[in-house]
Amino acid sequence: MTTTFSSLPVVDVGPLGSPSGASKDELAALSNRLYEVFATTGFAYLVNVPLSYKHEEVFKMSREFFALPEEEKMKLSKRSFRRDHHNTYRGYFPTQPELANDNLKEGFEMGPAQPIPTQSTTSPSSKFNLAEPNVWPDATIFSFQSQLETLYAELQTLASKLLSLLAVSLGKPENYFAPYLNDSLSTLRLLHYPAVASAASGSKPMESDEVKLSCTPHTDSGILTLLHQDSTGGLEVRNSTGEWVAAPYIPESLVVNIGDLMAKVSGGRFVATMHRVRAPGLRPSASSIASQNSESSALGRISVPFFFEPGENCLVRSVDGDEGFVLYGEHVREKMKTWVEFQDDVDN
Ligand SMILES: O=C(O)CCC(=O)C(=O)O
Ligand SMILES: [Fe+2]
Repeated sequence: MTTTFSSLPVVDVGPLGSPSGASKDELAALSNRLYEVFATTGFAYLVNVPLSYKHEEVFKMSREFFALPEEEKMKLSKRSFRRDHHNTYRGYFPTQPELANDNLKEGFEMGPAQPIPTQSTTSPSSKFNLAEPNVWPDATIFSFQSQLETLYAELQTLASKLLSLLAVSLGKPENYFAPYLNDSLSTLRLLHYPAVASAASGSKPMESDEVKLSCTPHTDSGILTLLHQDSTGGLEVRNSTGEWVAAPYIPESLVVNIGDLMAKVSGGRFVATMHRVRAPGLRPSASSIASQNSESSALGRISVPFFFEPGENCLVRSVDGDEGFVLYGEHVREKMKTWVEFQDDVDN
């Protein structure tokens, strides 16, 4: 269960990036702290993150991607949008206003840079190849492929360090989650929520029945999410009394949260908390003016979630060992049936 929080906690993960390595005491303190936040809010800001790119660079790469001509982006679209394409899981998805106007977003998803050997899937007849290679725009029109691959690798390393700390906090050895790293299918997703004329600015309170959303309330399905969000505002996290608590922008921070599967793995000790995103308005919000980034709001919101995911054949079970198990690939295929970016695939 979540608690009655009114803001998200902030966790300083500086020791993880220390060139001399974190001390035993620092790691123990961090492990306890992460346990505490994931057992209560399920969400936190991480500050002093060990990543080499600044927010400005991450959002620049994302904006350049979304500024590409529609035709170029559609060349990368998943097969569910262009029947003659081979990519089923990685690539671009356009906005689908006709399906869900409270889920108005376009996105570009990439997996590991090194192709994973084809896995013996749990559903051989499935039309989704979770292990397929990435697709990229032509280098002449988009020059950030290698930077995004580096960002992906750094986020994967950070996620694995966090998982070691979580393992210890759950009474397991620090390498307990090492099997989750084998053929890991983690996803880096660039997201753009276009500005919506009727939406209020992200910082202005609205009555709940008039809130315009661009991402409907959900919990993340997997293990751990590490989110870059720009200064537009709009992310909200639900507390135990049902209130939506704003998660405003904190410069250079990442938002971290627990997914459904990790809540199960933790034996119910960690909580996968419901969250949503308000539609960005056309006018700049107060928070974006304050950060001298008013352009971001006019263009909509950019966020870049990284979903840490195990390999397709990873056996995922509770640390208590008493609730059976699921193969990760089975879990994700089941979840895909509810995701808007796969919704036009009627028979998946
Ligand atoms: O854009 C955001 O801030 C949140 C995105 C999100 O919750 C998701 O993609 O699962
Ligand atoms: Fe989410």
